[in-house]
Amino acid sequence: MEYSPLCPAAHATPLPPVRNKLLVLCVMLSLWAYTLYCCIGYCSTAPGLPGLSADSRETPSPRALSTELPNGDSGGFGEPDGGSSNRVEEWDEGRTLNDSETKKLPQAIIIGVKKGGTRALLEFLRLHPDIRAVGAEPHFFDRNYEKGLEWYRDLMPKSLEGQITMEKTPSYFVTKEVPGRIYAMSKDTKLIVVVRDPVTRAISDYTQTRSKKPDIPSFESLTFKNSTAGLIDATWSALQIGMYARHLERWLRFFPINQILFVSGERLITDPAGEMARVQDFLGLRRVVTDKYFHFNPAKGFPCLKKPESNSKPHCLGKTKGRTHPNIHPDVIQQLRDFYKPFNKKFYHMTRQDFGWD
Ligand SMILES: Nc1ncnc2c1ncn2[C@@H]1O[C@H](COP(=O)(O)OS(=O)(=O)O)[C@@H](OP(=O)(O)O)[C@H]1O
Repeated sequence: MEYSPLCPAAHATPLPPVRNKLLVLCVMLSLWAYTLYCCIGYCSTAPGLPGLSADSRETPSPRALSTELPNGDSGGFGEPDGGSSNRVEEWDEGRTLNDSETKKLPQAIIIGVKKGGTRALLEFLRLHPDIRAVGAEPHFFDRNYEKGLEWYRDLMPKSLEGQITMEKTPSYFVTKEVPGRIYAMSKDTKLIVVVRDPVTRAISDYTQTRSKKPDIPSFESLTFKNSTAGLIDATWSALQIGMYARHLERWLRFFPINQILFVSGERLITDPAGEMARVQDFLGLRRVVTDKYFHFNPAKGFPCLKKPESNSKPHCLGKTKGRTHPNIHPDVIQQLRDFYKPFNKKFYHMTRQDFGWD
């Protein structure tokens, strides 16, 4: 028997009855201490508490670590900002990992536009078994490029051969360096842009900024350089983003138009299954995400997600999606419509799609 620091008498032989009892007590005490140690999670070899699997003790991946997402964006349905739904999924990932799963650079990216409906599209796509997508916005090609492709790859979830890795960062569409950088990663990257009426998009953008900085000037005053002359301030980012044709020109220097899919932000709300059919076709996927997955919530005014053939409550996007917009003076709206008309016309021509904004 080895010397035990807890039980100094344990090595002595032969043992008188009192020492015997002391020894038994020491052994029991040690066993009890060890069990407690294991139960609180420090023991790696013994089983933990019933119901707490070894997987659930794995270190979460970078995605799970980000709870506050850029842009005040939501990381998942039903949670205000990067809520627990993401983290639950991380644990699921832990359970299903196997040797044939590896982290891959994205083969498809949702590149824009801000406030177009990019979160909804990504969440809809994540229902597809052949899509693995990072929930948070990596902002690799605009803000984190110097961190390198291995940093970027490491953000991605593990995927099986044949599954498509995806991410969404809406600011890519309007950042001039991004097309060349994505091309340098892979000229075959499939690109998806969710576009929305640029006037409504600008108001949505303004509404988001105002939700964080309530003291900003009115939408009307930010719209004009000179309101009496009716001179629109095209340098205001909320307005600049909506000049889609200009931004698209930069992408077309690197990618053919048929490598870019333009999703209508409006139809993503009124006919999510129809837009999802187009997206799945574009990505070469089976049409798995169909109308069975959508339930229109009249109170929210948006489609929410449901499990087909299930009575469970549909999950809607968090409250940062579908904010109430301020009322903007109709004259200002009209002036913005006139401002965007030539840009929209050109955009319809370039994409061979009429989005019906005019
Ligand atoms: N299903 C569903 N549920 C909720 N919201 C939906 C949905 N589909 C599209 N939208 C519209 O998405 C708008 C937000 O766009 P983004 O997700 O691209 O915003 S962000 O750029 O990531 O901040 C958001 O804009 P606002 O209505 O202005 O908040 C919505 O109109």
